[in-house]
Amino acid sequence: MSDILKVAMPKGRIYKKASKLFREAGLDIPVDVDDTRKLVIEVPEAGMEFIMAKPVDVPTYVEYGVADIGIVGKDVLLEENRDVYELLNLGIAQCRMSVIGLPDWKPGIQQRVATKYPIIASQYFREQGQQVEVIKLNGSIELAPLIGLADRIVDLVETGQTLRENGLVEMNSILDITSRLIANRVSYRMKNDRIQSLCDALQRVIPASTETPGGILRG
Ligand SMILES: Nc1ncnc2c1ncn2[C@@H]1O[C@H](COP(=O)(O)OP(=O)(O)OP(=O)(O)O)[C@@H](O)[C@H]1O
Ligand SMILES: O=P(O)(O)OC[C@H]1O[C@H](OP(=O)(O)OP(=O)(O)O)[C@H](O)[C@@H]1O
Repeated sequence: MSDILKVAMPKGRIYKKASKLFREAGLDIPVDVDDTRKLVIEVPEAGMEFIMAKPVDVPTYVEYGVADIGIVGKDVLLEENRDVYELLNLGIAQCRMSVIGLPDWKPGIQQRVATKYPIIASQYFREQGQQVEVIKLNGSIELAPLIGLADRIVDLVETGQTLRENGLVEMNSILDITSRLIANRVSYRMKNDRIQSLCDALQRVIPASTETPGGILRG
């Protein structure tokens, strides 16, 4: 196993927040990815390599060990259910997962729910004893009730702006979401000193109110 620590970083909205946290923890990592299309960024002086991944793919790279560690939203971690260790709650990219619908929604005989998270949504409605058909979409989920594809959706809410601008209402909050640091099981043993010192450094800059996962958990 090489000495380089390979880190799967989510491109997009989490990247800037995650890289800021790394820098505050004393790790100099590439800052502005807007200027480059490079997908593997080596930082030899830090003994690290950053893999610029689509957020939903981060747990896959980590499970297969092509990345030793990664940063991923709890939403993706639960939905993908990959065999990885969850090491730290980083407290960034805070939002919640909710059931959402039109203000005049009433339960009908056939209920359809659109979401990017079919596994989490199916489990939630099963636990609620509600029989629904779950339809998987990949983005702009709020469209579904507006154009009649589904009665309700399960999606993320941060500021509530998307809901307000589309005349939708939040009915139930299902889960609180933040980003997590995850590790490959073998890497965690073989590169334990490096991963542990990274966790210690990150923990010093994570807001004190952030709850840490209770030990090493499966995503
Ligand atoms: N509105 C939001 N506020 C805070 N965090 C969010 C919000 N939307 C998503 N997130 C978090 O950021 C993660 C990545 O977001 P998202 O899936 O929208 O990817 P992206 O950055 O837009 O890139 P891509 O669309 O290519 O997947 C989500 O898994 C979730 O944890
Ligand atoms: O409460 P708000 O602050 O409005 O944020 C919530 C929105 O943010 C995310 O969408 P994103 O921007 O990732 O678009 P997408 O769902 O089309 O990928 C999420 O899916 C909501 O639509």
